[in-house]
Amino acid sequence: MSSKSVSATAGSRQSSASSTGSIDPFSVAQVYYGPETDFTTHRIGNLIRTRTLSTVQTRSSTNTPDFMKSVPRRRASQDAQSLTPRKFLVDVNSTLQTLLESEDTDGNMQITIEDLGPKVLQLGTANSNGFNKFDIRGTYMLSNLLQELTLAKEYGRKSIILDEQRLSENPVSRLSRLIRTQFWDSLTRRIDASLLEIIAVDPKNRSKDQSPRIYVPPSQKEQYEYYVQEAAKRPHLNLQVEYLPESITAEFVKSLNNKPGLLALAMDHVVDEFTGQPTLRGKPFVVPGGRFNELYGWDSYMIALGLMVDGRIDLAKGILENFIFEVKHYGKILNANRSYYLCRSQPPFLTDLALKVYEKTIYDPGALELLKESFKAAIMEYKQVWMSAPRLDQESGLSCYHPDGIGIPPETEASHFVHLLMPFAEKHELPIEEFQKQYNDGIVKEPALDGYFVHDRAVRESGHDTTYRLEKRCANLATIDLNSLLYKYEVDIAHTIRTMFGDKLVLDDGSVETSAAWDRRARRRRNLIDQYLWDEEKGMYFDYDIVQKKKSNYESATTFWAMWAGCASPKQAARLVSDALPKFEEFGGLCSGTEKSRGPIGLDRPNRQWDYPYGWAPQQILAWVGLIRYGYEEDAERLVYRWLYMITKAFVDYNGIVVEKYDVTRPVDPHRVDAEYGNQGSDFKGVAKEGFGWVNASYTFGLTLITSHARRALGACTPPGLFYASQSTYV
Ligand SMILES: OC[C@H]1O[C@H](O[C@H]2O[C@H](CO)[C@@H](O)[C@H](O)[C@H]2O)[C@H](O)[C@@H](O)[C@@H]1O
Ligand SMILES: [Ca+2]
Repeated sequence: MSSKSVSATAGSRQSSASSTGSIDPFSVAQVYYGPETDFTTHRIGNLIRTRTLSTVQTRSSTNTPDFMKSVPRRRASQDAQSLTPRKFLVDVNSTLQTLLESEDTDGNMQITIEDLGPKVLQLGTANSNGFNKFDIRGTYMLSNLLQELTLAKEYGRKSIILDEQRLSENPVSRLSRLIRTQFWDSLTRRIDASLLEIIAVDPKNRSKDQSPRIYVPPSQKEQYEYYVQEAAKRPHLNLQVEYLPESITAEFVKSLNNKPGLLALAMDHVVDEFTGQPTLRGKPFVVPGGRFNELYGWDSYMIALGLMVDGRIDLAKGILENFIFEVKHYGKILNANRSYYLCRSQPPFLTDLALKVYEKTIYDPGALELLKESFKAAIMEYKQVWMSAPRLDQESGLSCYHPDGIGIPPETEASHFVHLLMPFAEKHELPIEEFQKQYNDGIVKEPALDGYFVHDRAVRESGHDTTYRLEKRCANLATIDLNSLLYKYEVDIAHTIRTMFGDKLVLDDGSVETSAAWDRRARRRRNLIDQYLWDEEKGMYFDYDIVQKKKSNYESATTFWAMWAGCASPKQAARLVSDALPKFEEFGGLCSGTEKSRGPIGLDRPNRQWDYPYGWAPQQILAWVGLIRYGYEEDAERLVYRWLYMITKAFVDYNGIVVEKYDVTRPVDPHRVDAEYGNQGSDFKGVAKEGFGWVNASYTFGLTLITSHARRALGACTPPGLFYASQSTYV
């Protein structure tokens, strides 16, 4: 742990007020609507006098705000021809009210293409003291106005000078700016005094005990004492701090279902800048958003890709360090750091993350040491989690998702298992809640349900919760996803030991790892993947059922993970592009699976969120990278364009929305997903402030993969069909 002094909060580094006193029209909200721009407060010496808008309307040169002094004063009539970007003088509350009354006709506090208002509202220009009016037209500008006014109000502003540029900003620039300057900060957490109130919140906690709770590994005495002290300083929080036992069993994890809590993560020793005393500070990480307010496994890898594009290496590094802590203290990279996830992991990406963070921090002190720690953790994880019982299938040599656990996963939505459990509750003549309790406590035995939940937990470990691909069989499937990722671990570990550590990596128990053994493991797995998972006739990979001893026939977009990991031959890659890709390519990018594989949907067989017609950011990202790796740049760019177009269009037409997943077959309202727990990120009033972690990342990362021409077309919301038709005329 390093010793640093506590620095300012992440958000405060983003000031955009220039030295000339003018304000950048694209500053972050806290600056744009902060005290510096508040022309209703007039500073005389150390005194601040508050002014009302009516005073400002008859402004004299002495009360002109600094940033307005740079705008030449004109006669009112000159507003119309002015080349200077227009600014509006806006009374926040009354404009907000008028805007919502006339434009939010369905009353959901968002202005979208579904609202039936006049789609025009007049604002007075600042140059004319509000006398000259200009029309703000169309859903996009009006919804941007709603977003800006909502923010201004939250920052306590009664009146503002608003740049027209902020309302008409190119949507690609606006969304990527918001992700870079606002969404990442809104999603950043650390488990320490600075954010206890926020990180302790768990919308998934359905137990009676709603007290926030932190569980600390038994070796982390300093952390335990730190949290106890911080809890004492905040009695209103009623924060409970508890040690975990040395050995974590499925029984123990189940026993925490009635008192769920956060699992402690990595901390630094720092000096408190106010008291000068040594203290602890949580290493930062980024949460997915919505109901997912904790550090996730594979979400974090995807998020880190976006963070690195946006220059937030500190956060990507924090994620990596927290992963290492999890492997050391919880034995695995957790599904997420809440008590009910203690037995469960998620798709593994540690080696790739470590290499990417190393590339970005190569000249930093400690970078090589962090790389070494990461690879030691990856080796431990590989052996203890993925290549041990019950996840390793000894017979095939392949691995499956197969976590331990007892009973019904408590973090799911209340209604999630009702359909499944009702017949059992009726059979035992128990109300459903009582049946669940008795089943979890082992009072009522139902072996059929035990089997169901083995697979259900495995589905959740796979990250693909839920899909008909994996239901009732996941723990029996050696998936192409997991085995591709493990192949990547083997290749990365071999290469890194050879090139970075002189072909000798000494682990904490004194054993020595060399590249040759890892090269052999990689070669072996590639052969096994070819033998068990590759289907030569269909030209794609399928999961292998280790019990039925045959391939599954469900067509899944995870087939492209083999390209991401590099375990497909050039010939196999060509088949994947020619034979598989057309099955998954939809209007908005890659679909998780094919419609044929999903099968018919109805009241008794509801939609699953990881099936057709839904598309997810990680599926897109891995396929893009895989295609590029094998030289299929054009296909990759087309898929990127489709995905980014869909996100941009929903952002423009639906009040700045960015959600967890999309229906890639719906050109108009792809954010509308009516499966399982709905769509995280859609439930906001006025303004969306965090987007959704891996979608934010896919946007930022995707933009690095397309040409500037494509980016311009995207900014103009040119549909993929039109864009590629226009391109082909030049070929
Ligand atoms: O609460 C239900 C399930 O929620 C998580 O799964 C979904 O969200 C995760 C966070 O964005 C994501 O990693 C996963 O792929 C999604 O399906 C959680 O991971 C599950 O364990 C949980 O049961
Ligand atoms: Ca509306």
